[in-house]
Amino acid sequence: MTAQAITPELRAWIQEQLEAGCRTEDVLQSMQASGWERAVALSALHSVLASLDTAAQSEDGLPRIALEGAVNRLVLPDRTVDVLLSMTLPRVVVLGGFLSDEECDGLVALAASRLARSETVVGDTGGSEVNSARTSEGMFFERGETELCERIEARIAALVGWPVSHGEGLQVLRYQPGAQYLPHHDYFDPSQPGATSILARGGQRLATLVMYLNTPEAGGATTFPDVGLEVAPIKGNAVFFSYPRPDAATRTLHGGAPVQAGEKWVATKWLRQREFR
Ligand SMILES: O=C(O)CCC(=O)C(=O)O
Ligand SMILES: [Fe+2]
Repeated sequence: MTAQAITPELRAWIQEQLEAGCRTEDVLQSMQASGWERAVALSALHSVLASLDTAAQSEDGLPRIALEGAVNRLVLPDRTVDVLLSMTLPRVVVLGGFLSDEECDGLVALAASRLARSETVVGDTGGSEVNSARTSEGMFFERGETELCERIEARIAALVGWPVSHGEGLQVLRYQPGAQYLPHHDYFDPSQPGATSILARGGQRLATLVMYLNTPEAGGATTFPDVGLEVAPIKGNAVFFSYPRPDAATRTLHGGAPVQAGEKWVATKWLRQREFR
């Protein structure tokens, strides 16, 4: 019997199945059922998975933090920031001292009187509604709404090399004890009917920066369950993550763990493909 070769058609078919959300075991089984030898099927699967991983790590054309030269501190035009952690898949960078204490307090003071129960996007319509997966309260600033917003937005643009115009307005969230945000992706699911109207305002989200405005007494980490990473919410620090495609292979599933004592305040900046309006 001659050895079977991995054909481009087989690779394309595997990629399609995986992108449609089929589990690897099921893909392997269907390949075997249609006559592929197990070893060939496995090696084809592995090679497609590896190329999907490479694609998921790509930072081409994305907001990105330039860490070349193994820098430990990033010198931005108006502030020097510590690099505390960096990871490739998911692409995550944790920063120390991104905001000053005064900037954190200033955002909290401006946002406090404008909080309302947080809503999440409804896939069918593109509207939003209250959802038990998200028990925080929140508000959005307009882009450039105050001098403080403007200063922070300019710092973020310098950090990630992405224009201020492509960012959504800052969102501030407050979590009280017990409040949490269950794991989710920040990109919009393009297959949902409501996606069209959301994507019309600047395209996909490509990256997120969550800034911690206080340090809760206990709990409230930002978790990345795909890789078992937990980022402690420390006042002034921030976590950045990016996702080249609206695809779980980016491993950017993340959530806000329940706050156990005290409150948790964060500001989130989402970066879009194009100008956001
Ligand atoms: O509160 C957190 O740690 C995460 C917030 C978040 O995921 C979001 O605002 O999309
Ligand atoms: Fe999120």
